[in-house]
Amino acid sequence: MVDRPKKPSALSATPAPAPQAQVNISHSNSRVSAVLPSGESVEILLYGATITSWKDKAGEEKLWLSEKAVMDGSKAVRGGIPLVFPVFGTAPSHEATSKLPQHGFARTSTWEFLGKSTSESSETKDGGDSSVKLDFGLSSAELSEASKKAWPYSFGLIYSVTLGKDSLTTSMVVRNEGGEAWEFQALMHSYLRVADISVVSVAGLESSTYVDKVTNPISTNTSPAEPVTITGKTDRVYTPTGGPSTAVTVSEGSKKKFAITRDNLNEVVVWNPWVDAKSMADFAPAEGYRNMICVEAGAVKGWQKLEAGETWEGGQIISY
Ligand SMILES: O=P(O)(O)OC[C@H]1O[C@H](O)[C@H](O)[C@@H](O)[C@@H]1O
Repeated sequence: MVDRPKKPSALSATPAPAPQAQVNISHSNSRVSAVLPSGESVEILLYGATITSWKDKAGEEKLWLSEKAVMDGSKAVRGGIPLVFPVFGTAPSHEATSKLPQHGFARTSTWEFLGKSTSESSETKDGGDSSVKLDFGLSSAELSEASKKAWPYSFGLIYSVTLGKDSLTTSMVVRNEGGEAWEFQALMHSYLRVADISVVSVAGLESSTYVDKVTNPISTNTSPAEPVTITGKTDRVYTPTGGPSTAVTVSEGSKKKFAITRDNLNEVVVWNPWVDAKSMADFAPAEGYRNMICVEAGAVKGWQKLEAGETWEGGQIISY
């Protein structure tokens, strides 16, 4: 047998494609979920573009969601991260917005999934994704007749949810698509999951002005120099002295659980219903108030005004 001088060498193995983020859209078109190659995940209901789950790579849930949250699109979701727009609470004395229900219509409208993107700068060493951005849209044309009637302005909203390795970024772009100016408020109503509210403290709100919605009448105060602790029903709108770039951190005992940094969102609402949760039909278990704290980044003091064609943007990064 003649030995071939030039044996063909084995074909070098084709490199396996770098792991990509998996984005799934449910069959009923009602929710979108994304999982990073490293295991972190997020789930968003198109109803309200409500984030209903955010898990770290070990599968540990970061958000609190009521066991009785209504998920069929007939009521705002109790838990996760609902969006508040164009009014925070109700505004009976703000003529243009006075007919809207509590927290507006963004959380009770069905949004459109606009698609995903990943940025090259966020690639891992092996070329896989270390973050994925999911975009959702809502415009005046898609509103229910009742909402259109209550707030007859032309707008376009883009809400982006970026899942990273140890963070979740939510940002909103608001555009005035009409020919007249209008005003709005916006807020990201994050329900953060904690193990035991009695040892939770929130730093970054020290020596700041806050509106206390629990006192009767509502009062304006200055917070002490210590972090905020929760020992009863709490509903406060803080304007942190350090401005939006100062992080607000949530700790349990000595362990830092979350850090929230804000962009263009000057206020931070801290809410825990405490035992009042027992009288809320969609709040379960009744003792669940011990396992959650709402730390809500928003632009809710006064109004943001957009002239025809103008755009506003605001957002938050929650990291752990
Ligand atoms: O029951 P909801 O309409 O979802 O509102 C829940 C809470 O949202 C915010 O945190 C407000 O500051 C509270 O006053 C309100 O109770």
